[in-house]
Amino acid sequence: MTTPILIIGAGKMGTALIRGWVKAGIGPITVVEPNPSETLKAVPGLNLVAGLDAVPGDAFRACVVALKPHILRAEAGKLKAIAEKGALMLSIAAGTPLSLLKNHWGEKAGVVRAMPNTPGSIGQGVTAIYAGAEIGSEDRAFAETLLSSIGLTLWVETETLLDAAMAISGCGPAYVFALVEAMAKAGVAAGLTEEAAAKLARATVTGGGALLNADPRPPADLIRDVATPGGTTQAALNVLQAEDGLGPLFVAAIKAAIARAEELAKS
Ligand SMILES: NC(=O)C1=CN([C@@H]2O[C@H](COP(=O)(O)OP(=O)(O)OC[C@H]3O[C@@H](n4cnc5c(N)ncnc54)[C@H](OP(=O)(O)O)[C@@H]3O)[C@@H](O)[C@H]2O)C=CC1
Ligand SMILES: O=C(O)[C@@H]1CCC=N1
Repeated sequence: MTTPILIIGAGKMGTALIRGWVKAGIGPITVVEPNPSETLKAVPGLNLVAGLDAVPGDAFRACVVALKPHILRAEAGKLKAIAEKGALMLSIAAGTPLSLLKNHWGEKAGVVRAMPNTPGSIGQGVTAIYAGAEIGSEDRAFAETLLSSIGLTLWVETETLLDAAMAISGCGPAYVFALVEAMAKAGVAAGLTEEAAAKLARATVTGGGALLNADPRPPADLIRDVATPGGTTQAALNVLQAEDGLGPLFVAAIKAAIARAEELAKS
């Protein structure tokens, strides 16, 4: 069955989605991207166009908007005709509420918001999805089909919770990479060469992630496997899990991400 999809913006997340759809056999896919990367150009079977003016007048089953929030604000009005032809509009933009999108596309437009993450580029993403009560089961199922092509999906019940999910899983890969950097720097401070510290930190985080993926037990159990009571790991955990350790630091970081989304929403 052919399911024409239009995607606006094929940067990091747009390209991840496109590759997921091609792999899942979803299409045909029309891509609006002014500066297509070599990776994108290598994807077989795409209808690549440079601007919205060149989009064919056909009806699309879905229009996925993967633009930066400020560009989306500038371009959204041009997508109204596509929404009016019945495309399910799916935005992955942070800090861009449904109310703003419906101002551009009309109250009757079917609009879904989603928050994927960059591990989706290797099919290991997780995407939070939100839709209002007006979106029916067929459109919900279709949104899920599109997004599950790059990993797990999770529906959230309110738009506010989409911001919370964004702060955890949308931004989260960057926290993990920042952890690798911080561990490597600490290794250098402890006397390792930069190269050795980077190798140890990176392999520890990828190995830890793989173990977490392979072992269904909760993280606390995996921690216990490492930390001998009274041993060296416990000494480090006493610092990381102290009252002023990772717990409150994460609460503050997540609050900052949500506050930024709220600021963007007002812009
Ligand atoms: N990166 C992430 O981890 C995540 C991002 N998001 C959201 O996804 C959205 C996209 O982010 P990301 O993929 O990182 O951003 P990118 O900048 O990588 O992708 C956006 C793409 O849109 C292109 N573009 C610019 N103007 C137009 C236009 N008028 N028509 C069509 N395409 C255009 C850009 O081209 P050019 O570069 O030449 O301007 C770029 O290739 C954002 O709203 C972000 O909030 C959501 C979850 C995770
Ligand atoms: O940093 C951002 O604004 C986007 C949203 C989630 C991940 N990247």
